Amino acid sequence: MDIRANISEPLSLQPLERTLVPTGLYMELPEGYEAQIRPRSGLAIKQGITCLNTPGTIDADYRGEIKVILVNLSNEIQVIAPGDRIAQMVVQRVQQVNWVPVETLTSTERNAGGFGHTGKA
Ligand SMILES: O=c1ccn([C@H]2C[C@H](O)[C@@H](COP(=O)(O)OP(=O)(O)OP(=O)(O)O)O2)c(=O)[nH]1
Repeated sequence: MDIRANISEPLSLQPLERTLVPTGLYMELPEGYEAQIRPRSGLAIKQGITCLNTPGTIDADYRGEIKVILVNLSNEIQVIAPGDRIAQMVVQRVQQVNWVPVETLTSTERNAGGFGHTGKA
């Protein structure tokens, strides 16, 4: 679902400036679901604008206005106009987990290797 800027005047973003953009959207999700606010690829490639906290999480118990944190990662001033599509939203089920503290973990081939330990090629 497209998310639009609910603003009355154009909004200018300086390079590296971030701002909270109202959407005018309010919703009530069933328990066990969340919504995710994601950037739009067109905005990213054409204007260097993305969502700073992607994916933004909308909790099921949230009743306030959905807002989008946009950041201008280009090196020029970028303008958002009223009604512009600034992000997109998906709704997903959230897996409920019962966490159990343990002293040890099972071993795997990877074990603690991570962050590129297998190299690039
Ligand atoms: O892009 C976003 C992210 C969050 N929210 C709203 C809905 C969400 O349910 C609430 C809290 O978001 P989050 O859990 O990411 O914020 P937090 O920094 O952990 O704050 P809190 O202590 O309020 O949970 O803010 C938005 O409108 N847009």
